Amino acid sequence: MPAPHNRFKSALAAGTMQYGCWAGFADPYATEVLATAGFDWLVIDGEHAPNDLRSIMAQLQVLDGKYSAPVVRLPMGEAWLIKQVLDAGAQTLLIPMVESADQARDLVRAMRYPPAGIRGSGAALARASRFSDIPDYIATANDQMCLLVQVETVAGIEALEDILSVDGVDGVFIGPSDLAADMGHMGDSAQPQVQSVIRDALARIKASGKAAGILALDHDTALTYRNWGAQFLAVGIDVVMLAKTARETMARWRNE
Ligand SMILES: O=C(O)C(=O)C[C@H](O)[C@@H](O)CO
Repeated sequence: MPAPHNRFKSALAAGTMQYGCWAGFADPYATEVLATAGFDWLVIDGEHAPNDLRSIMAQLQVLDGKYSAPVVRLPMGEAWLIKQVLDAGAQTLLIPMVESADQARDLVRAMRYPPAGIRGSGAALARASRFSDIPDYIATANDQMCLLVQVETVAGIEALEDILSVDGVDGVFIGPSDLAADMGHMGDSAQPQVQSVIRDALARIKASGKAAGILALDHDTALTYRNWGAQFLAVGIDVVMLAKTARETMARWRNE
């Protein structure tokens, strides 16, 4: 029996549009609720949500067998963190602040067992191998690994072609907020110069044959990014959805 098939990786390779949502409550119950909505992918955010290895694993557990594919975002692309979260069962990683091909190559190697990489061989006691219930896990796991790198700085945009040339990078996510900040437009990704860079980057990613990704909470902006070539398109953040609806509800009653 091989490592579990990574549906999301296959969908990206097939060029299928994938709509996603951020899971930011760092809580399996909330992520389980989100999984009933039918999103193609859900980001278990270890960068900006209060997640740790245990909470990430708990969310991987509730998403087991669900349609929505888990995408785990780590705070940074550290090999020891990657080792731990892959052993916990993650197969798709979103790594922020990637600015060079060398960095991307290191991430590819950290996600793969030797000789293709440096992933430590601890599958025997790992959830990923179903605690050795998948005898062929080590031999088949590499093929199911999906690496999405975030390009979200001026330096990353300048290195985009080199990053796209790295085998093992399945997709490139443009981080609009951090890119805008690094371009001197903190909090304003709608700024024309930023939009121009995003449009060019999405087109170049798509032209390379890799999957282009981005996040947009505004519907019209998300449609624009889809038209510009975004294939894995995040269209919501659960925390923002709840906060916005709660405030609107109270505001309505406050004025009744
Ligand atoms: O730079 C960005 O934009 C992203 O990487 C997405 C954000 O981190 C996401 O958490 C929404 O703010």
